[in-house]
Amino acid sequence: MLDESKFDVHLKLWALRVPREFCKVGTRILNGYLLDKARIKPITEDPTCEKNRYMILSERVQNPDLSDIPEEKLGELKVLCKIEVVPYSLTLGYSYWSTDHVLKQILPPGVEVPSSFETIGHIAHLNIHDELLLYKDVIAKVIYDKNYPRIKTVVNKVGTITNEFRVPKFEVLAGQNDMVTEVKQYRATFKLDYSLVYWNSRLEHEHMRLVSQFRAGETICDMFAGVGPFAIPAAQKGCVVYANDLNPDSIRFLKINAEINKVDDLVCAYNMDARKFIMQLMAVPNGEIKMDPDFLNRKCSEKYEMEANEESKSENGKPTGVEVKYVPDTITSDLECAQGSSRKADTSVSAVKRPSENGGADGTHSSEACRRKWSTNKRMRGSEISNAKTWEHVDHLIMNLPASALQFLDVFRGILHREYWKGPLPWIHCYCFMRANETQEIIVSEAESALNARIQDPIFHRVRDVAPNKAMFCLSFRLPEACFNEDTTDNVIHNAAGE
Ligand SMILES: C[S@@+](CC[C@H](N)C(=O)[O-])C[C@H]1O[C@@H](n2cnc3c(N)ncnc32)[C@H](O)[C@@H]1O
Repeated sequence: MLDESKFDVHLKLWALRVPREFCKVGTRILNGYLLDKARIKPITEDPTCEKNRYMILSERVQNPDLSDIPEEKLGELKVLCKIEVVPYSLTLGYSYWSTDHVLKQILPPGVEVPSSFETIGHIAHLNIHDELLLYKDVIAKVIYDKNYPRIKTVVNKVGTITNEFRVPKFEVLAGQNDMVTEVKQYRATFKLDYSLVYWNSRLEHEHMRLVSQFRAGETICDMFAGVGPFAIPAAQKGCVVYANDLNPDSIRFLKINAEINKVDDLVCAYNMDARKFIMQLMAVPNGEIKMDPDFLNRKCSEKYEMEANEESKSENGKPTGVEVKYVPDTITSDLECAQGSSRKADTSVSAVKRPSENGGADGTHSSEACRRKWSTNKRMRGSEISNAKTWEHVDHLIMNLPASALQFLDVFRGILHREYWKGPLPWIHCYCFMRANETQEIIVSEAESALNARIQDPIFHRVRDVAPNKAMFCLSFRLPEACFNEDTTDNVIHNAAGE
């Protein structure tokens, strides 16, 4: 299919045969007159004598009398040693030339050469334009040859993405048909099947930018989590993460990734529609008995302060002022007790089907079980918020489904219960696309209509350009107060979606 010999370029050059100990000085003297080709050393062995070396001269030295080299350089050399000029043949073959160089020879003149590609572990992902489809196999072979063993599979995206899991269809063009791969980003490893789940290596910086805003002990809900590029680094930071995705394969790999990265005690995985997920996470279970908040706060802070004082005085008897602290089991148990025991709450929530009830079979977790597991052995912030359940406190909600995340914002209308909520309202990080004819004001007003509330101080971050007239943005804002459900007669959400 590809005649590699067609790329051979034969060079007829001259070389100086010199004793090997003169090579270093000779190289300095002949600066500018030695062979200068990427990945080819101008000094090579003399096949006839081990004590000599060949100094290969550049193509600009055409005459064996060396008349192309200035007199003074030759004079310097001749003082050093006896110079012998020998012919030297060099063939630059297929393996020498870059992908770009080879493809330019193969493809019709004037076309854009597809020599760059996205890398996902051992997979090279190409988007070959229609006009080059005729050449797709040869393009893939060249990319494979030039990048093996780093790249072992070359795939081309087929058609446009139409499924809700945002997974493109691929055809394997070169190498092994293996779409399960591992990607390393910062401190995390992600295993994924690129043919089954969404993955975009270009979002690496965005994942890290957002996670850098989270602090240890915070509670994060990722509504469209994929295989965990926000969830895993957030958990590695010490956040407790409730991560959901509609795609069962994404959740399968999310759980594998939580294990690989040793954060499975901090990541609770759910496999359902994002709307249903958030409604169930925020729903107050039937069995939850609301205590007098003052009593609860007093109890929490008394207990906590006692422990905090013990710990923070550890070295010199003075408070350390460290905000993040280790909360021992006893505090957790006491809080559970003060709230009528979360364990008890767990067993009494049958009327409200919570994500937990999918239990073992599809591998989803109980948010309560997750919180309990986490709260007994992890570093947490020093307040009762640390032990809060999801209907009591969440710090950040991530919504990375740019094509439609804005339309999911209506799920937050009246979703929070003032009498249960502790601490500030959560940050929403909602990804969206903005076309050239759209403005930030248009996006904010779309978000406000969905929420049916005004957004205070929205923050826009441009993530990347996805097309000439279309960019991806992250819109961050605090959930408006209007998202509290003010109907005090309805303390407990009977969540239709969860039943
Ligand atoms: C753009 S990807 C983002 C994945 C990941 N958060 C990231 O940053 O790479 C969107 C994800 O949302 C999931 N998804 C699509 N519709 C959903 C829905 N209604 N509910 C929950 N997840 C959904 C898809 O399966 C996909 O994994």
